[in-house]
Amino acid sequence: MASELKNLSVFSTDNLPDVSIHRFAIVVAEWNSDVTEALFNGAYQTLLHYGAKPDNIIRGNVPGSYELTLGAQWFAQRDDIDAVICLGCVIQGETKHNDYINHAVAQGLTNVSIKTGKPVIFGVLTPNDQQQALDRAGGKHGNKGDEAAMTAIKMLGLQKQVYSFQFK
Ligand SMILES: Nc1c(NC[C@H](O)[C@H](O)[C@H](O)CO)[nH]c(=O)[nH]c1=O
Ligand SMILES: CC(=O)[C@@H](O)COP(=O)(O)O
Repeated sequence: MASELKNLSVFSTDNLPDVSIHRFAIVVAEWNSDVTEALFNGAYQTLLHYGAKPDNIIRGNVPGSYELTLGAQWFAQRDDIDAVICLGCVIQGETKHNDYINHAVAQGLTNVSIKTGKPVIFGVLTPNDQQQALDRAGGKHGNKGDEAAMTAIKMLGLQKQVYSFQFK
């Protein structure tokens, strides 16, 4: 469903886990920082709103979205990090460079999540232009950072459900 039809900051909040016990890393790409800072603020405030403790949230910056994968891995392989939220904005340029970045990061973050067994959230905007980015970083389509934070929370809830489930 396109963002035109689903606001990124509107989501169900039923049956959320106790967020206060979890520790989060937020990795932020510096490219298009006007957008990524808005994504970070959305993610950070969403985590706090649903119960995360400020001392349980660590932020790390990377130069560009391509580096989100390694930054995510460094955090995700730590025993004291429960989930990693990755934030970036890759705006289509004149060449195919954005395609290579986007595919590398999407696959890379998936690999990190599978390898570590931890939620590693793809909070990367891949807009055609600056306005589409702004629309999804607190604009008319909501904030991708909000969505990314809530995704991390829900995946931690599923993880708890899966590992506490016992057949009768
Ligand atoms: N053009 C964008 C980039 N480019 C930089 C790459 O992400 C990477 O840092 C570089 O290729 C060196 O490895 N990054 C973004 O996050 N957004 C862009 O629009
Ligand atoms: C993907 C980007 O916006 C940046 O790497 C510049 O891209 P391009 O050289 O294709 O304009």
